[in-house]
Amino acid sequence: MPTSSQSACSASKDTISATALTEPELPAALQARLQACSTLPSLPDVVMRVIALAKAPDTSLHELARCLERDPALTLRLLSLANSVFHSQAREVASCLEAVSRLGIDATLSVALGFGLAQRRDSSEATRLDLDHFWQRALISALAGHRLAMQTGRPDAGSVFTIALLQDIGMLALDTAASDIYGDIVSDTHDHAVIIERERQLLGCDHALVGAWLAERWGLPERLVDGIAASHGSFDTQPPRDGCIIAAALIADAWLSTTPAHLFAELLPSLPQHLDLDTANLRELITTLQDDLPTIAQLFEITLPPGFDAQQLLLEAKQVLHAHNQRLNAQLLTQCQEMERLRNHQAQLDRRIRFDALTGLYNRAYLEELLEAHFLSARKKRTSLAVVFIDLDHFKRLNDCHGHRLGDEVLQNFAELLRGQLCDRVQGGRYGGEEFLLILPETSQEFAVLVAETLCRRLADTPMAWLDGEPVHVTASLGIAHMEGDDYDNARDLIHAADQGMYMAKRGGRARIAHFNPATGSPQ
Ligand SMILES: Nc1nc2c(ncn2[C@@H]2O[C@H](COP(=O)(O)OP(=O)(O)OP(=O)(O)O)[C@@H](O)[C@H]2O)c(=O)[nH]1
Repeated sequence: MPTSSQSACSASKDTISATALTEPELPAALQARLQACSTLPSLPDVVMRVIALAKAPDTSLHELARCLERDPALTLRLLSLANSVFHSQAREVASCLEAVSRLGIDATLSVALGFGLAQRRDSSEATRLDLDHFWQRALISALAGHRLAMQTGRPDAGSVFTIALLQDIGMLALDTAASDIYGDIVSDTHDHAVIIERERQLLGCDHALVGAWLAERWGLPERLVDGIAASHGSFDTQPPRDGCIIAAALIADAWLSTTPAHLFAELLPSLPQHLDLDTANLRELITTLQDDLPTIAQLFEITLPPGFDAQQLLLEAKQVLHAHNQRLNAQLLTQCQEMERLRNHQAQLDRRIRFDALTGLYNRAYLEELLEAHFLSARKKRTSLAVVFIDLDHFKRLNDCHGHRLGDEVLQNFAELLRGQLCDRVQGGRYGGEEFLLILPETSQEFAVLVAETLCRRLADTPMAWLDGEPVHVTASLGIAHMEGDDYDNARDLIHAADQGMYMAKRGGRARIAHFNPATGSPQ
């Protein structure tokens, strides 16, 4: 149930979802809600003053320290931080000025902001957001981001700490200004990716934009506002996002997850790739975080996050990664085998489409396709083209007398004979039944006749089967059609002419060659 102040902020659920945008912009209805909300996370006056001073270019550390000293609790925390986590030098600092000098403006600002915000936990009993988890994530992110920035030699480690610490403040704002919707978004999960997805669906944008809006309202420096707005990118987002902040949030999620080894396993390949950090660097980072967390947890009054044996954790992560890679390799192998199977299947289909099953020669469909291509090319280049139509003689009789088996054998042996004559200049195949076709591109009529005569001679010399030790000879009737210029309108007419020639050879007594003359429609 929303509190009375929360219901004042909750204008209408429908207004927000109706204007849900896919653009990375704060939807107008949501912005109106945020603006109308009187209980947004706010900062104590002293923190607001620190922000203003941190933004001014000529602020001295003295001024900053004087301002902070007005809040003794904050000063105490700064002293505690300066003497522990980041700056464990031998000499203890004792004054606010010394603490600020040691921490620098950025880290001072972070502590002031973080502390100012963390205090608000007391006043939000109605929230369904797990605030302890929220602050654990924010602080682990901040510490990890800071360390990563140091390890990668960045000069702005303080800014990285602040951005990482504040990257989710939009969640606090949404938890207040849209509490009627937000409870459902966060109540059953800590998975940040799920929360972001739900926010985008139900509110039209994610909390990074809301956080940036709030940070701008507080007057935080632009680089921090922009950093918060861009905090939800991935390593591969374009334009490239701040790798330290992305990695820091992933480390925090892995740290707080119920299966840390699995999430750290995901980080093992990406850290070397995107931040040039190896496993040893990650182990060092985890160990340092382990050391830093108790102080920070105490400072921000949160439950201490779980601890790990860095060595053991990374060993488990490596095992998980290894198992994952093995699964991927197995999947890859299966996919490769499947692709090979499909390729073979495709090759078989291609063969069936192009080749005749009995003889292995090109089939009719492919011969017609081939001739069509040669015909068009001959017309275009104005070259000649010849077709030889071959029909084995008295094949029915052969089948009837000696059976289809012998008939098949003869067809196969004839195909073999024909194959011996095929080359680039003489292409051919089985046109159907006991009919065969030769295509002779860019050829003279004399050459076509020579090819046909050679074939007949070889056929006469070669038995096409053996029966009871006796050779079985067959003859063939051949028709030649020769195209020179515009003699024929299309490839089909050319085949038809060669077929006509073949019938003339049959009528002339078989076992002979006839040349069809398109002008007279008779043999030449
Ligand atoms: N064994 C076998 N016979 C086939 C095949 N395809 C067609 N035939 C036969 O070939 C014969 C062709 O007979 P026809 O068209 O009458 O021709 P033909 O007997 O050769 O007579 P002519 O062409 O006039 O010399 C038919 O009996 C078909 O059954 C095949 O793949 N195998």
